[in-house]
Amino acid sequence: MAGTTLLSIHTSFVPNFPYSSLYQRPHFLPSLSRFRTRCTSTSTTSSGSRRAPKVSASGTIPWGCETDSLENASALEKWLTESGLPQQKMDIERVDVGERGLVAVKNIRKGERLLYVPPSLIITADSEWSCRKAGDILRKNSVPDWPLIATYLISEASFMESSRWSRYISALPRQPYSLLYWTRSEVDTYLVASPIRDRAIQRTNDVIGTFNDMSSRIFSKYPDVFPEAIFNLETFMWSFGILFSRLVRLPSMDGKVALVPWADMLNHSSEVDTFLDYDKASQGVIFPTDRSYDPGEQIFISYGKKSNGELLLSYGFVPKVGTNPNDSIDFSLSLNKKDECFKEKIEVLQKHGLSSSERFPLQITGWSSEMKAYVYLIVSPPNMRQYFNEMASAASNKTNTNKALNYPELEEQALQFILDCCESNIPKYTKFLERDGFLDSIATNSKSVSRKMQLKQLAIDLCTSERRILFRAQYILRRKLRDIRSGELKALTIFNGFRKFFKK
Ligand SMILES: C[S@@+](CC[C@H](N)C(=O)[O-])C[C@H]1O[C@@H](n2cnc3c(N)ncnc32)[C@H](O)[C@@H]1O
Repeated sequence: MAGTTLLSIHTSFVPNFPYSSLYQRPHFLPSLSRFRTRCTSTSTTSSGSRRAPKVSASGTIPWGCETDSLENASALEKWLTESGLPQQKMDIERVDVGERGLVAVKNIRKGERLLYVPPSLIITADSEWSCRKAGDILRKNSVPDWPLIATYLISEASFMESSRWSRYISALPRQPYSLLYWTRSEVDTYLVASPIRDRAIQRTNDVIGTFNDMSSRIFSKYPDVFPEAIFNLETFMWSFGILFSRLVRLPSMDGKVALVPWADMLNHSSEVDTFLDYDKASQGVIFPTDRSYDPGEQIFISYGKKSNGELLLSYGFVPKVGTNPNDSIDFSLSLNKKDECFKEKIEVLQKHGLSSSERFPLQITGWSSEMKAYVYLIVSPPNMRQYFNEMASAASNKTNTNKALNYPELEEQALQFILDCCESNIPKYTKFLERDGFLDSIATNSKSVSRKMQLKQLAIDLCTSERRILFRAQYILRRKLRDIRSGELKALTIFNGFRKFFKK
């Protein structure tokens, strides 16, 4: 959520993910129901630590609340204040953007620091467990922070009122808005045109893989501590959905990842440039405002410089088309298998950690020098082989110079290649956006219609913004190519003029 916070978590999430998925299963379909698990007695061991909750026939773990209800949010606010959160200039309210959000109750100056959430009120991998044994087992097994905090959240939720986090957990969304909550068929139907589809599938597989791994290595070995009725794929999905949409990395706390109650009620705006961080001087999580606010105005932070697709993936929303200056689309590029230098090119790419097929972000403002270097390599003829290494190195961003590569002799071909790729992608979007009536064929009841309407709208917003980037790139490329070609034509005309002149 906060700068270099969720952004860095999410972008680095999959590569760093310790249990990368070997499980190419169909998507898990959350039932969206409450989990009828029973967690009544919490007994105390001789060491004073509480045992795992006993499963009995009574009690229903609420797993958060509906986000349009403010009741639990107000109870959270009251508990935080009683637990040491200083007086705030913001209040939780129902808002137009993001359902619930923090709204100024007093004038707030630009540059003012807000929040001051003390470390005792944040959840990290070091937090104390209601069931100490569960925490000890996970740490003994060196479970990394993400799955550890996911399990912690489930464990604390199962303790209900006897967990110190019960007010916080009760105010969390029962169904976090992330693509983890889309079924495989929804992902396939609505994201058919977008490269986000593959990332959504990959992410869900990673979470399933992590759960399977935790389950076979740990949960199944300690069924008393991690009963299946509570620690299962469904609760894991909920918990990971919460982490994807709320966990922050705090650079000044050695990059620790944390859930920060209260701060995680702030919604995102691509137009603000302020992030959460730990402030060593005041010993609290704060953010400095980058503008002034009048009472009644919603206060936003930045969840990082993310594209609309990345925001949909983790947070389940898409900003209005044209409002996100960081918007980009994952642009797929591949070497041509018929290229006579195919093998040589693959070798240099591999040397620099790249492969014959790569994705680069294409932004509304253009493309990166890495992408351009990769394209140069793709279009290079054999007589440019002495530059292959330089190109692959620049494509991998490992070159020490900041200078973008420039090969005038390849420029036209490189631009034409990018243009061809744009033009081959655009029809997929157009087909999706212009296909009407497909909603009627899959909606069966009014509840599913409204869910389908919501998902379809998100997909339409995403595809419209991604196609807009492609249209813009197409326009720029066509203009550049026209300039190159008219320049060449002019040079040729002058050259022919000279030739005729000297022939006389
Ligand atoms: C960190 S929480 C913010 C608090 C949240 N609104 C709540 O009521 O719990 C992130 C979630 O807020 C919502 N959200 C944040 N910024 C938004 C925005 N600009 N537009 C729509 N929804 C937003 C999304 O549902 C996202 O998953």
